[in-house]
Amino acid sequence: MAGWNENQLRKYNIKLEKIPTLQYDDPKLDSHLTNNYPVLIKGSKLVSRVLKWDLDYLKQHMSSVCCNVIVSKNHKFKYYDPKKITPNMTFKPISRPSPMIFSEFADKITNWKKGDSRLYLQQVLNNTIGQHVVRDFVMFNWDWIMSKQKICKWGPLSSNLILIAQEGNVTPCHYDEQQNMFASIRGYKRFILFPPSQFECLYPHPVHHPYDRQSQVDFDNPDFTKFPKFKEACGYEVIVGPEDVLYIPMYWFHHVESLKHGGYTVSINFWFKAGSVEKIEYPLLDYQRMVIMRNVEKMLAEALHDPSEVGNMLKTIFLGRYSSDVD
Ligand SMILES: O=C(O)CCC(=O)C(=O)O
Ligand SMILES: [Fe+2]
Repeated sequence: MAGWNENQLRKYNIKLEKIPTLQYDDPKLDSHLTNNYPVLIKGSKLVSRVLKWDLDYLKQHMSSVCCNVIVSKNHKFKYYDPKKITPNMTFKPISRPSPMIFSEFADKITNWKKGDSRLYLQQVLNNTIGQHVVRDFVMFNWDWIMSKQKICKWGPLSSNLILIAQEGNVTPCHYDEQQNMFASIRGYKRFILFPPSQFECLYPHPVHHPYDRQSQVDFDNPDFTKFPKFKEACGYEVIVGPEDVLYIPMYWFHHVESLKHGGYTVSINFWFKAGSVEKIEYPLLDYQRMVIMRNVEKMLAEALHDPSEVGNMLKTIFLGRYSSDVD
């Protein structure tokens, strides 16, 4: 029986299909992974030996470790890059980092009451997290995941992020530039994914904006005047529970929510660098188009010495020359 029900899902007006589920030893799995198609993987045992990672256990072993905790005035935790905030910008994020030791985080979410700011711990697993947890880290099913890395010709593992969310927390829609094997340890998370081909429906912020890679569309209250094509967005949905692993292909947009009334969630991701492309083949893949767009934006900002001029120059290139009113 599923450990969740439909009432725990947030309501959005988006067309949704299901992401397929495969057993870890299904012969079809490798073709999903190598073709950049998302898939929910069962039975891999990737994190089976760390299912004991709950708040009590982690508090016992990471109590005084300083952690990256994000605090939000609402349920959304929209990541921003502080290096992209410029002095002439009025940028007021509603969620922001508030580093604290693990025991403080654990106490705050245990004693949380309605009206309080919400918290979300997102900590890179490195050698600051304490010996005990590092020893657990060695017990992941590395043989399995590294065999997938090899088959798919991904680059090296770049990092693992441990994520501890309060029930109802949302990571708004964004994409990452890396391959992601996302493993759930405790609780249920709902993922809504969109392929790179839906770039135009999701309106990511400009590359030089602090919210680079994040959709501008607020799923709770979409502004269809500003973002009309969002009406055409069609997502792929899956619920990820303990011991499940979701493959999130690089450049796929994803929205993530810890189910309402489901208690806190503990999960861990495995980010791999993109593999090197041996031979470019045409037509290009949709994610390769996204890479080109990013590079054009970066190149213009660098040449102009001012990111705020990029939009006007793109308009000058486009309007009346490439726009639809020109033969
Ligand atoms: O689980 C979440 O809230 C966000 C995870 C995510 O965006 C990622 O692993 O890339
Ligand atoms: Fe992500």
